Amino acid sequence: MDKIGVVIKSTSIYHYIFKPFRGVDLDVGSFVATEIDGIRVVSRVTAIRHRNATADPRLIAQLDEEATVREVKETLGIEEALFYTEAKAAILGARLGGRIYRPQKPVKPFTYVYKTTTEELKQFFAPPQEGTYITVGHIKGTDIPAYINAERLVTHHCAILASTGAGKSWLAGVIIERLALLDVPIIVVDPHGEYSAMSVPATEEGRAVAERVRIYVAGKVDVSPQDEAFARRYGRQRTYTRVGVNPRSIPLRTLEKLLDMLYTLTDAQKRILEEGWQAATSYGEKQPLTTVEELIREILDGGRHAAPPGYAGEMAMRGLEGRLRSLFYSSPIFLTKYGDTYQGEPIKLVDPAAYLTTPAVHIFDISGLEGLDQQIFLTVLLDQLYRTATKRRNLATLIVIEEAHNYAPAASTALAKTHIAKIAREGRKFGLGLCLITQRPARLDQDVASQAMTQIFKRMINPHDLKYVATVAEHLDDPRPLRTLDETEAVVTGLSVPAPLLITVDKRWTNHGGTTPTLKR
Ligand SMILES: Nc1ncnc2c1ncn2[C@@H]1O[C@H](COP(=O)(O)OP(=O)(O)OP(=O)(O)O)[C@@H](O)[C@H]1O
Repeated sequence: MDKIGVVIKSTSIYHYIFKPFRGVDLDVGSFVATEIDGIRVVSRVTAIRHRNATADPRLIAQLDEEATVREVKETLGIEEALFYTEAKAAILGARLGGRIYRPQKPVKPFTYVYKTTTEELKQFFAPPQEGTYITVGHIKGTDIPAYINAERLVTHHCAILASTGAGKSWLAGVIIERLALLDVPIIVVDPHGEYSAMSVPATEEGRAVAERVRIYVAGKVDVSPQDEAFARRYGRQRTYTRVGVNPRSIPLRTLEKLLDMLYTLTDAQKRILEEGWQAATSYGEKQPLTTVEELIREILDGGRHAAPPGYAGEMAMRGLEGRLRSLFYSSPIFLTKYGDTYQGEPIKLVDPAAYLTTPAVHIFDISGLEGLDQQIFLTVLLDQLYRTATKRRNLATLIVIEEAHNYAPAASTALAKTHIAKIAREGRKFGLGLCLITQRPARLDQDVASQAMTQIFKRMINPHDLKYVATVAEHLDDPRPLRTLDETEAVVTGLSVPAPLLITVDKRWTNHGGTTPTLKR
């Protein structure tokens, strides 16, 4: 076996420093092996430094002019003679059967460092026998596929964290494509309308994925600009189903919060609403869709007994009636009557049972909605998905949420946050998994983020985000190298991979909707 260096310092059970022998060509990211207690462990080079043994501060203080530097280099000849390279390596572990063993002892100084063979790396990164795996890329610098445990990725939640333009939605698309062919139902919350492009195949495999794509446009909103852009780019019409929300299916707490936030509610109005809402929604799981007027009448009739006596009660009732009417008629996400349409297009009701049981990629284009309407829509969708999932047998389902920091923000409140947090905490029991995508990791609610057992990092530049990542990323020893990743690279860490993987992300099978504009046409 090729000896390529020797350990000179052992800084912890995670890292060591070694001196490569003369003529050995190493790059950051190269794989090497060493021995701990007689077990050969694979490591990855994370840093390379060139040093010169004579370059101490007393000599450096003399390097004021070119002439002096030349003299030092040429006359004394120390540039080459006392030059050396040292490399830092992170220990990945040893493959023992189906598991990766990480020694709990540091490597001893003067242990040899070896070159790894392709066969050895293949075995190291091979998936264990059991489980279902997807590959979303290759181990960087090799053609070894990067296997990710699909069950763990889906049901134990994942997060894709990176700066803008770092290739987040490309990678999310790759993950969705691979899972779609395993018949996993996938629900995508798409605030930029970019995932519709997945309905257009880019390769042969992409055909099967594209056939599974269902696009839904949320609410009574004009999406002709999105449709025109799609037709221009792909030379065909985008086909979608328009969906809306039955006002009767909105959770009481959400309705109360919304009305209070938009118009404020008095205590009396809250009491009437609480009582009235129970009466109006006591139909069980399938709330009938009647007119908004009928719903409001049922709420007021059902809550009347909770109103204060006399004129004050009458005023509270009237105030509540006006507020309910304003909300249900002004927000485009609500159907206001049975058979409601928008510009002649029928609007279907959100159908959580179908999304949870149909192995398809259900893409919700909410790009036509204002921020608050997006929040209401997402709240209702997640609430219905969760409630439906708890009551029936479903296929494990992945819910992909783009711009997750807007819906589950760290410092502020957002309507959808409690529902995201609930699925993050409890969803696993019912087969519901989240894939949270954000360009501002530090702004994502920490409780929610901490439930993502697979964390995928891409290029990250913002110092606040890097600092944040250093504190939360259990499996990432040092987040600084994330600054230098290009948009095709990612670091996958956590429960669904045997060891942190630095990967080159694969090509897409379907089209990628997000484009970075160029200055030239
Ligand atoms: N694996 C890859 N192979 C080739 N090109 C890629 C890859 N990943 C990303 N890209 C390129 O990088 C561009 C930006 O990627 P993407 O749209 O996924 O970034 P993003 O992080 O989602 O951006 P934003 O934050 O703006 O949504 C893409 O348009 C694509 O051209």
